[in-house]
Amino acid sequence: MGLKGHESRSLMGDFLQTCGGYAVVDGGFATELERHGADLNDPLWSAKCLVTSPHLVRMVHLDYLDAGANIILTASYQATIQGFEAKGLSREEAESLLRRSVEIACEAREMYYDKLTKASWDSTENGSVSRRPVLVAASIGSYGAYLADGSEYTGNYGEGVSLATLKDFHRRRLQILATSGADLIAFETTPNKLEAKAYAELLEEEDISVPAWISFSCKDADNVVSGESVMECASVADSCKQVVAVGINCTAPRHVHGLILSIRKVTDKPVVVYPNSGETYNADTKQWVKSSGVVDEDFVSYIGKWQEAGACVFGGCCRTTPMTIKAISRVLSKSLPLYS
Ligand code: MET
Ligand SMILES: [Zn+2]
Repeated sequence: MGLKGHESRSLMGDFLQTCGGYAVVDGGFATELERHGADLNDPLWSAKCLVTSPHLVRMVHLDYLDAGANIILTASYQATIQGFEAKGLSREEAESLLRRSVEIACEAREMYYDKLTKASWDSTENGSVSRRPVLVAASIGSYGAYLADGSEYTGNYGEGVSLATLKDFHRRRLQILATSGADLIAFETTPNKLEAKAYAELLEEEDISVPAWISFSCKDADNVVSGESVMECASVADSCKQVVAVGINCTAPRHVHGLILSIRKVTDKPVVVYPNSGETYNADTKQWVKSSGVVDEDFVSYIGKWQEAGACVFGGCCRTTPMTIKAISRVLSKSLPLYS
């Protein structure tokens, strides 16, 4: 039996209230693994580390928790059954790696809590510590992420890809991640309306009881990367009762303010924003390059403005680091909550 709309909505509302009206999501995950020396030049991208270096995955989660994140996203963004099978893994192995991505994030959360308890024993000698709530969000990247051709930044899947194709592609992974112990499902870098529709229909058809957010990759202040209106896309997310927040990720910081205002026109659900560094991904060279002619300064100074515009969950995406998250946490801890 799935959650009723008001139950899942209040889960997010309660969480935000406990956190003081806002929450901090982590920063770039794959790019942080790379900064630690992982070679992700592979169709599995960050999911490769689930096989080769789970300790590194756990360490990056911990770094983000230490930096102040209270929502951490699992390494399953580009982990797909189809992708693992293409590497010669069995279906069972592929499914167990998906579950493992959530377990590793939960282990990091436990380690983080243990560290806090120990630190409090050391300093107060009574060991009592108020646990900052931390949610583990199971990441689901778009179909374009699986294709590993950069199409999560164009939204162009071609004529042959229908709503049914996308639902078939996503169904099993969603079922597994929804029963893996994650608190939340994060559909990330959604590049077009069709894929948002596929998620909304799957959540309902499969009666998924874990709440979800859908966040979009956008090309300017009004449109997702496919060129479709962000308001139309956010409306699809708004109309699904299991969707508890709507957002923007892996998008240049300069578009974020306008995007928040547009999204707020069509939904009262919490708005999540975690932009990238403002660089552009080149799918041929698999490199992040500076966008010509624009300056995207460090976006932390805009967090207050984004909060005023109506967003309440903030973090970073590709090429942001634990330093970014530390700075975001610091700015927010000085601000007054708008969402309660
Ligand atoms: N959570 C994912 C990551 O940081 C999002 C990637 S967007 C291309 O690796
Ligand atoms: Zn990103």
